[in-house]
Amino acid sequence: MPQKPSTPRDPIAGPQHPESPYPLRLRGPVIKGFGRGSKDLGIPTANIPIEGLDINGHTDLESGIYYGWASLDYSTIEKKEGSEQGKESSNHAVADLVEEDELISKTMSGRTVYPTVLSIGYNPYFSNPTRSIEIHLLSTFARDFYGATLSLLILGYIRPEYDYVSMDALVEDIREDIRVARRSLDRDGYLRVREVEEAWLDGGDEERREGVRFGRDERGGLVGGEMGGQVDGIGVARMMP
Ligand SMILES: Cc1cc2nc3c(=O)[nH]c(=O)nc-3n(C[C@H](O)[C@H](O)[C@H](O)COP(=O)(O)O)c2cc1C
Ligand SMILES: Nc1ncnc2c1ncn2[C@@H]1O[C@H](COP(=O)(O)OP(=O)(O)O)[C@@H](O)[C@H]1O
Repeated sequence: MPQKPSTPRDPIAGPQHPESPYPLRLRGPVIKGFGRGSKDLGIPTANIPIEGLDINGHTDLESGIYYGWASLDYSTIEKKEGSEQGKESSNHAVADLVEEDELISKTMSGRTVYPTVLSIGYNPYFSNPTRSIEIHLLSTFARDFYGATLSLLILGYIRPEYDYVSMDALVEDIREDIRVARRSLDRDGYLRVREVEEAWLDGGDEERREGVRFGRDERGGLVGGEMGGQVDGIGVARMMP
């Protein structure tokens, strides 16, 4: 597994507009990971089952760090008695990077859409035995949201996964991933996809996807439209709780 190169990192990732195979979509219930994110790193990451990841029939999306948008449906959280409901959560290693600005938006039905950075792979620093998807929402949450349904839109690739000489070095790189994701999403092409994909981020849009195709408008922006059953290079990932 490669170590992090010593060359400076690019401040922004991906082209001006998402290109095929993006956007990739994955939806699933927030499940328990290995319990290291908040405790060891100070960077909580929501895990959802990775099995539904499907890019035009292939499941082998390259391991690495990606950025996109995500939303949460809290209605699927199992109600429990007393104090078990939603333990306090800490994002102390990245709290200073949280900005409650226009990158956090609401859908028509009032659901919050978060800028998001995620890791897909084996977390080489921890040598995980299984492949997982670790999703960090760029916001502060008072409590855990295990059982919520997370709808994810993956829009671009940032870098490969690396091994690190120390946990501090891993945290510092994730902090830079957060900055890169924010800059990368804060571009017209990526803000536009958030609008085009609003139905998906609102928890719906399972069936209509088969008929949606993306094209470019006159300014080169990504737009969606009904195209009579063509999928045309769009990755569709389905994972329902
Ligand atoms: C943006 C981001 C980048 C990451 N990059 C790496 C990496 O390069 N190498 C690595 O071993 N783990 C990486 N991780 C994964 C963390 O190690 C992982 O979130 C941590 O092990 C917590 O896992 P847990 O939530 O399953 O307990 C990254 C996580 C995020 C959110
Ligand atoms: N900003 C955030 N992004 C992702 N998850 C968060 C965030 N803030 C709180 N959480 C909660 O923290 C949980 C992850 O905590 P973590 O310590 O990484 O444990 P594990 O991944 O092992 O479940 C998520 O499932 C979610 O409920």
